[in-house]
Amino acid sequence: MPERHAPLLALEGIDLGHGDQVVLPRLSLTLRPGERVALLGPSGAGKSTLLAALRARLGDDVAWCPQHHGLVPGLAVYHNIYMGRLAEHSALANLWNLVRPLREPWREIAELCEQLGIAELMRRPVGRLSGGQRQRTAIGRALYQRRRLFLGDEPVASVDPHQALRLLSLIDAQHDTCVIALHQRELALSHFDRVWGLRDGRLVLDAPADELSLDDLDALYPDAETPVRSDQQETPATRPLPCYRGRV
Ligand SMILES: Nc1ncnc2c1ncn2[C@@H]1O[C@H](COP(=O)(O)OP(=O)(O)OP(=O)(O)O)[C@@H](O)[C@H]1O
Repeated sequence: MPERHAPLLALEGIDLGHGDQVVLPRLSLTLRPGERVALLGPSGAGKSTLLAALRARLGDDVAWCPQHHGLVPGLAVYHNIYMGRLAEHSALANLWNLVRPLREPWREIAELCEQLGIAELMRRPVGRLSGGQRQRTAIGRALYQRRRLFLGDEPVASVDPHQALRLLSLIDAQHDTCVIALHQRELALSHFDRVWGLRDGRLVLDAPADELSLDDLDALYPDAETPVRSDQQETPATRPLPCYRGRV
């Protein structure tokens, strides 16, 4: 990424957590405009905590796709996606839309659903969708917000690899910057510009994706490591955790 662009966000030694509980102490990182960042780390490493902090700081520029979707099971796919822009319409329009969908939002959301591969599900209650269909609905709601940045907490966790790529491409087409938590290491290297890796409350990886290997990403996950005996050669799975930083 060109260094000349002013960062969208720079954290310098900030404690992030929940209430009194610090999860990521003294965290420093920079997000630049135009960057696509993959956020990796084992369960409980603090990915959601970091995304929540980014969202709070970046405010209205952010399209947000949360981990547990936050969809309303009793409402149709159309209405759940419409909720992405609820605040832009009057209470009366929103009420009317519940009974009889408004023409323009219906057209826009139908187009979106077509791209997401859920066009035939627009009228179906979310409670009757598969996990992958729900995930696409949640992405649809975030896309419908039409923001500049996309923050996603495992938005492609429940879909197959082809669909994951397709969905990430849709996200890219509409947002110049994104930070997406995911567990698919190959995708992190092939699709993103930068990787942030969290482990043990630290950002231990902050490097361009094209400078990293799968072994580097494996080292983020405790299960990938086994103790090295003195008579053993060091292997990618046993070598010490890397700590790449794009800057000091
Ligand atoms: N609302 C909360 N209040 C207090 N502690 C929390 C809260 N949410 C998460 N935590 C704690 O913060 C730590 C990091 O959790 P977080 O959800 O950020 O991890 P994660 O990397 O997103 O995990 P996963 O991959 O399982 O979603 C965990 O120890 C978790 O128990």
